[in-house]
Amino acid sequence: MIEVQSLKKSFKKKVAVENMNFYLEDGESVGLLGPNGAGKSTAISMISTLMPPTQGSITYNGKDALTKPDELRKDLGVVPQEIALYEELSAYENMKFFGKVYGLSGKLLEDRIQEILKLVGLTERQKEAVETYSGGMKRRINLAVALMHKPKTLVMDEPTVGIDPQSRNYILDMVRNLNREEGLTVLYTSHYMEEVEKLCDRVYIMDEGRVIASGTKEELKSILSNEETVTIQVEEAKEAFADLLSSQQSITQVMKNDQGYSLITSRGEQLLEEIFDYAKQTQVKILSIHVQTPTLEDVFLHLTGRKLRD
Ligand SMILES: Nc1ncnc2c1ncn2[C@@H]1O[C@H](COP(=O)(O)OP(=O)(O)OP(=O)(O)O)[C@@H](O)[C@H]1O
Repeated sequence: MIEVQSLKKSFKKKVAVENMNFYLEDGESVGLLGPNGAGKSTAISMISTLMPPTQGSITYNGKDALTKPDELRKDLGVVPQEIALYEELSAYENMKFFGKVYGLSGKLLEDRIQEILKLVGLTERQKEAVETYSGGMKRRINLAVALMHKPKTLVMDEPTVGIDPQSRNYILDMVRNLNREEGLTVLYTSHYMEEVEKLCDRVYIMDEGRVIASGTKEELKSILSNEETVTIQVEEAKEAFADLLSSQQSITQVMKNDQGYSLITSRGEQLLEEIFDYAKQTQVKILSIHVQTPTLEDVFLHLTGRKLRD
């Protein structure tokens, strides 16, 4: 387990990370979610012992990882935000180079290269120079390199920025499988709410250098348990129907739109029967009804008043 307490990083006057408390248990998949500049890269650089903190402590399996980082480093595979590959070399040559850096050689090295190439779906293109690859393929090789030494924990810094949706899904599915099937521990940073929702069990929401909320996805969403949205599409809107909806105590807001109504409520699905009843009473024909539970994006908006992305 990696444990971090009161972590801080200042660059001259700029405080990039402040008072961060964090843990990562074996086998977990944890996300750092926050907008650009929130401090995610700085935080994971410190947690990976690649950057010394200004203050705070980091332990790995109970031992101080700042003074003795070797054990933690050996168990980590780090995928940086920037592509860190030799562009003129092929995927195979890059992997061979990095495999050797990690101390692999001979048949073990060859087998590992082919195993990982298969995993990232680039067996066919392995002899071609990286510079001829698409952005998504480069990202996959960047990830492959970090997996060469069979790390216990994979740390990824926004590994899907600027790539096509197909490669993005490939990477997400692959990492999710490695976590669920192989027990790989995952620390993932992103400003894409959907990615963190899909991949991570537990989430730290960061903003302006601070963790502003943390917990399982369900715990975070329960912050907004009173804010489910119900969208009702009707054939013809009627004031009497809206009045009945507004009179319902658990509905905090009724908004009219082109197609019908949106309601903010604490009861979501449990309310459906009553909504149909009101429609019947006022002879309103409901064409569709949709209950939307909060997303992590909604949680961020609620906590900061801003969206994750502009
Ligand atoms: N070496 C540095 N010197 C000065 N300021 C820095 C340095 N590295 C990061 N910062 C600042 O610290 C803050 C946090 O940056 P960081 O890169 O950790 O954020 P991030 O959440 O990872 O965002 P991004 O996705 O844009 O990388 C930013 O305001 C950034 O400008």
